[in-house]
Order: sequence, then structure tokens, then C-alpha cells
Amino acid sequence: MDYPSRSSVIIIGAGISGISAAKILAENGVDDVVLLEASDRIGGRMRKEQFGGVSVELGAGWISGVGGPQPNPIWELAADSGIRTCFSDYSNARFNIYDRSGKIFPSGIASDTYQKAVDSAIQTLKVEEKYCDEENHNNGDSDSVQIETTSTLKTPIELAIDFMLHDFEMAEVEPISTYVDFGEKEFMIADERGYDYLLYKMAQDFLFTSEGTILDTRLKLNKVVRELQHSRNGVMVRTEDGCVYEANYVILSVSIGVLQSDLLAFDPPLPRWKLEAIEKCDVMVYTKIFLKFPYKFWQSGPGKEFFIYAHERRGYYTFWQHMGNAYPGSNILVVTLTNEESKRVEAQSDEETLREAMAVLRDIFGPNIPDAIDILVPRWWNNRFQRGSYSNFPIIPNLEHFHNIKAPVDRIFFTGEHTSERFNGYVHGGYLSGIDTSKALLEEMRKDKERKSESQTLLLEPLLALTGSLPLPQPETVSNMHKCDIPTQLYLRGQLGIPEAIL
Ligand SMILES: Cc1cc2nc3c(=O)[nH]c(=O)nc-3n(C[C@H](O)[C@H](O)[C@H](O)COP(=O)(O)OP(=O)(O)OC[C@H]3O[C@@H](n4cnc5c(N)ncnc54)[C@H](O)[C@@H]3O)c2cc1C
Repeated sequence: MDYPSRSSVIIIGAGISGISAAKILAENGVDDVVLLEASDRIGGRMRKEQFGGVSVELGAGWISGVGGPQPNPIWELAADSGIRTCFSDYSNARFNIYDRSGKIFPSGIASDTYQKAVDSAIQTLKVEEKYCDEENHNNGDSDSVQIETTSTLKTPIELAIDFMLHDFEMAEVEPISTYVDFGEKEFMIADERGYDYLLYKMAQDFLFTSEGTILDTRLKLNKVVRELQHSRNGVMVRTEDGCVYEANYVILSVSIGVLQSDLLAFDPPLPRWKLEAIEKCDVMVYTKIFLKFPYKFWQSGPGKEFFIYAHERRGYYTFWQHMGNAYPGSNILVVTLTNEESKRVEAQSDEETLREAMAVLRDIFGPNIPDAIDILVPRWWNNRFQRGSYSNFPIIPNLEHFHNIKAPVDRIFFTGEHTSERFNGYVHGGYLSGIDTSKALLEEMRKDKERKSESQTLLLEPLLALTGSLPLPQPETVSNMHKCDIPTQLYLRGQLGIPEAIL
């Protein structure tokens, strides 16, 4: 099919938010849309890879928030697609905390320490809430304070529990909308087709596909956008390979990490309020390291899926999971690192990481365990199309920053998990943000059309009056003419065949 060189909408990024945005546009009759994706596949941070004979999820791995008062839309999509999942029971993880000599902390100590950490975090949260209420009440411009519990935590077990509570966003402490609305259960994707299969299923509804491959020319892979020239009249997008695309509107779905980097240049530059909001948003780095073993040497069975390593350095190979529940007999362990530990490991060789991980496992299980035969270390921080794993707003965010992060600039509309006020950081946040952004854009397109036809009428009325077929314009109509804003006048010129002033 041939599409005009200037399309209605360009969507930059084909992760879940870009795909859900495109689907809403298509359902509403806007199908001259071009999707520009920097990598060679759709999915973004939903990404599977073959490792150790099974399909592992390097990015999002769980449907978080299930079993609550409202249905999680991703849970529904997964059910429709028949994706296999398995329930993750984190509640027992606190009873599998190992010290450096391989002894499990007695359950009484583990429970008490856990409760102490929860109480202290809740206390900190209350203080923070009060502070933020006062700030918001005073229209204060100060940043929300982050919970700072770690400074008072000293022992390895306290640090390990703190890591579990905060870096895994456990629902016990924080009123996270995902768990409040959708429920506290988490289900891990355990399907060879991968989490991103949901995106292919969604894309099939509006893109031409054959035998599971998207062949539609509106999806353009390996197109790294580097420049956006924008005005109130449209947007011109330039890619790294020198191609230029024009559209009436752009939906920009790149991650917050990419927005903070220098990958994209905006001409004119983004306004200060936008840059500030982007800068203020924290980026979380979350790394799942996969290790394949010749045989299983860890405990399995009920309550044993997760185990914790308590080290004096917070977050040092703390959180472990075996993949036997998802893939029995796979003999794969996963250890999760975050933030500074993630960045440190990304910067070193995989051999060095393997050496560190094996030393930790030998602390826990003794010197006779076998070496891992393979390792997979994703590098989300160093990936220039991601620059991190997901956005991390303070628990009680500054609402103005939230508003500004998603507010459009000229004809550029922003979407992605970081623009989801309630569900940022999650797959469902990305999905719902794409839908919201497209709905806002459709509304803007409708208004734009109305403005155009009003302006056309205003222009035609005096001409027709001169020919005698209509009465002369009333003073009110004339004064309306002066109310026309600049873009409307430019459209008018476009209608009369005068080249558009901008773009
Ligand atoms: C390790 C990890 C674990 C996670 N775990 C979970 C989990 O268990 N559960 C959960 O719900 N969520 C999880 N998440 C978060 C979830 O993956 C994201 O919130 C969601 O996938 C984001 O979707 P998105 O469309 O907003 O962004 P993305 O998926 O990042 O899509 C943006 C797209 O833009 C493209 N792009 C970037 N720059 C350019 C450019 N210049 N030109 C063109 N294209 C560009 C990227 O390649 C990408 O495809 C995890 C994320 C990570 C990384």
C-alpha cells in the first residue's frame, strides 16, 4: 500500500507503549502511521533470549499485580494469548536467608528483622507523606525526599531485607497502585514464545503479518531517530541513516533513560519545564544474571524458589531464584542486581562476573558445587536505546513533574511507562500509557479539524459576501478572525495553496 510521504503520525519506538498507541490509532481510522524502531525487533524492554535450552526474559519477566479488585489488562492479554505463567511466592524468601558461611538465619531472627525493617520503612513513609503534603499544600517546588532507611541499617541481614523490600518494591511497605488496584500476586512468564508474544498478537490486529512475522512496511526496524524538528505545524524526524520522515504528529515512546541521554536532538530544544521534569525522574537499573549448571545443587520444592545472600555490601548478589518452577530440569539460577551493582557488573567482563557469582554460591553451598557452564549478563544501562531498566519516581511524587513529563510539546506527544502516573515502571504502565496518549492525540486531531473548518468558513464568508450570495460578516465574526492563533492561520495559508511557513 502507498502512503503519503507525510503521514498523520510517526510513532518512535515499538515497545508495548508504541504498539498499544498504534493499535488505538488504527482502531480509530488513523492508519497512515509510521513506526520507527531503533533495534531490529519490536518489544523494547520485553525481550526473550534462548539460554541454557530455554527461553529466558532479559527484561520484564512478571505480570505484576494480579488477583485484586480490578483486572490487570496484561493478565487479560496473557489469558487471551494462552501464555503460560507460574505463580511466584516471595513470602517465603525471608526464611531462606543465608549468611556468608552458608548457615540459614533462624526463622525467628529473620521474621523479627523483617518486621523491624517493614515498621521502620512505614514510619519513614509517614514522615515523608506529611512533608510532601505540606510541600504540595504550599505549592512548594522542592523534590520529594526518597526513603532513607539504609543509613540506619547495619547488619548483613538487615541490608538484605532492605534490598528485598525496596529494590523489589514489595507491597508490604509502600502503597503501590499496581498492588492496590490489581492485587498483590505476581506471575512469571514461563513460555517459550516469550513475554513479547503479547505484542506480536496485538500488532497482528493492525499490521500485516505472515507466519508470525510482521511484514507491514509501516513498521521500520533499525531506524535510530536522532533529530526531531518540530513546530505547531508538524514534525520532521531524521534517522541515523540519513532518512527523513514527516508527520502531522509524533508519539515519542523512548524510555526516560533515552530522554535523559543525548541520543535525541530537538529543534527547537525542549522547553525548560520539560527538561526539568525529565531530569528529575530517577532511572532504576535492574539486572537479571542467568547461570546455567550441569546439575542442580540448590534446594527446591515449596517455599524454596527464592533465596537470599546476606553480605555486608548492600545488594551484593543478594537475591537468587531457581528456574525449576518455570522450566523443570533447566538447572538455571538467576541473581538480580540493581543500580550501582548493575552498573559495576555491566562494566566488567562476564568472566569476572561469573567468578564473583561462583564465590557467593560457594559461600552458600560449599566448595564442591560445579562451575556454571554458561552465563548471560544483560546490559540495560549501556544499551543506548534504553539507558536503564525503568523509571523510579519517589513514592509520593511531585505531581507537577508527572504532569510535565507527559505533557505534549508542539506536536510531539510523549508516552511510555514513565508517563503513567499510577503504573510507571511496569508493563501494564507502558500498555496503558500508549492507550492514553493515543486518546489524547485523537482528541487533539478532532479539535484541530474543527479549528480548520471554522477558519475556512471564516475566510470564505467575506468572499461569498462580496459576490452577494451571503450577507456581510457581522462584527462578532470579524473579531473572531483576530482570535485565530498562529497555527490556524498557517493552516489557512496551506489551504489556499501557499507553501507552509514551517516544514
Ligand atoms: C530488567 C527489567 C525487568 C523488568 N521487570 C518487569 C516485570 O517483571 N514486570 C513489569 O511489569 N515490568 C517490568 N519491567 C519494566 C517493563 O519492561 C517496562 O515498563 C515496559 O516494557 C516499557 O515499555 P515502553 O513501551 O514504555 O518502553 P520500551 O519497551 O523501552 O520501548 C521503547 C522503544 O523505543 C526504542 N527506541 C529507543 N530509542 C530510539 C530511537 N532513538 N529511535 C527509535 N527507537 C528508539 C527502543 O528500542 C524500544 O523498543 C522490567 C524492565 C527491565 C528492563
